[in-house]
Amino acid sequence: MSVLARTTDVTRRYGGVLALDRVSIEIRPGELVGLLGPNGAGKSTLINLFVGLRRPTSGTVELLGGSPADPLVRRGIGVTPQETGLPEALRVGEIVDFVTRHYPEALAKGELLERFGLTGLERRQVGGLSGGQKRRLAVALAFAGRPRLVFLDEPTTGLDVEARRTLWEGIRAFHDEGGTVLLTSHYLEEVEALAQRVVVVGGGRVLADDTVRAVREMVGVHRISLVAPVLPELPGVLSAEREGERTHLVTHDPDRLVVALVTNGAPFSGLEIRPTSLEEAFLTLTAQTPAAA
Ligand SMILES: Nc1ncnc2c1ncn2[C@@H]1O[C@H](COP(=O)(O)OP(=O)(O)OP(=O)(O)O)[C@@H](O)[C@H]1O
Repeated sequence: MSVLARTTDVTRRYGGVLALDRVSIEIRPGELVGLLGPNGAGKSTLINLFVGLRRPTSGTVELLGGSPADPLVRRGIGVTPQETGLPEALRVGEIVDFVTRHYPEALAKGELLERFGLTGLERRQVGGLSGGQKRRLAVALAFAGRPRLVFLDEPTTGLDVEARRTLWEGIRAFHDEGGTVLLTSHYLEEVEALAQRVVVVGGGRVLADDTVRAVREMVGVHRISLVAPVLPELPGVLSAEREGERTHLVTHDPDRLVVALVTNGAPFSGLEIRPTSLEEAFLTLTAQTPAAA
């Protein structure tokens, strides 16, 4: 099968809210795809359509050659939603047993726990796990049945750096064996660490579908902030905004901009340069992207 999942011209509305607007994407075997976008972009809606939790208002969704509405088709996927609740009184091992018994060729319990840094916690009640351990368990369960395709909605939100890395290793191990993953994230560095392909969504539209490197160049903008009575003409300014006495400039090339500023000789003070958050980058870029209008 050359495509494991596909949306064709999918639109999804919630009442008056247009969450997805004519989205067409394909997930091919062996890919690890990052779905990246700011809050409210439509990432969870897209995942929910793929896994059969929601239906499109118009357009079609295909999953493993069938429909996401078919429970037999859904047996081939693994899913960790954005928010999960596991029974607090059950032990880790009991939960893993419960899930793995639904699948004919499940991963061995010890291997699953080891992959997600949960070795030694088998007898611990879920209520006694840390937030990070609970999240790792929730993500591990998506892999329990050796799925062909895994959907992870913000798998590492709220995890510290070490827990995040452990989780990345578990996801990578699955991918290295040929597994296919679609994961959503707000973090460019997370997508960069894991994925080869990134689909950027904003305002319910696909703004970019490309290699991680290409998208990094697209959204890798910096914010330069300074106090200057009069600003000269500067190169590469994507947007400029005044806030009190400060001016905020957004650019792909902060070095070139600062060199031009200094060369010009106009007075300025309080220079600050920082990478923009993805959210800011999206706001800047989507404002200039005709497709997002
Ligand atoms: N059940 C719902 N009822 C009404 N509006 C909804 C519902 N679910 C999502 N929306 C709206 O649809 C849009 C897309 O939401 P969605 O949760 O898919 O975005 P997201 O990219 O996953 O956001 P986040 O990063 O915050 O999780 C938002 O405007 C959201 O408010």
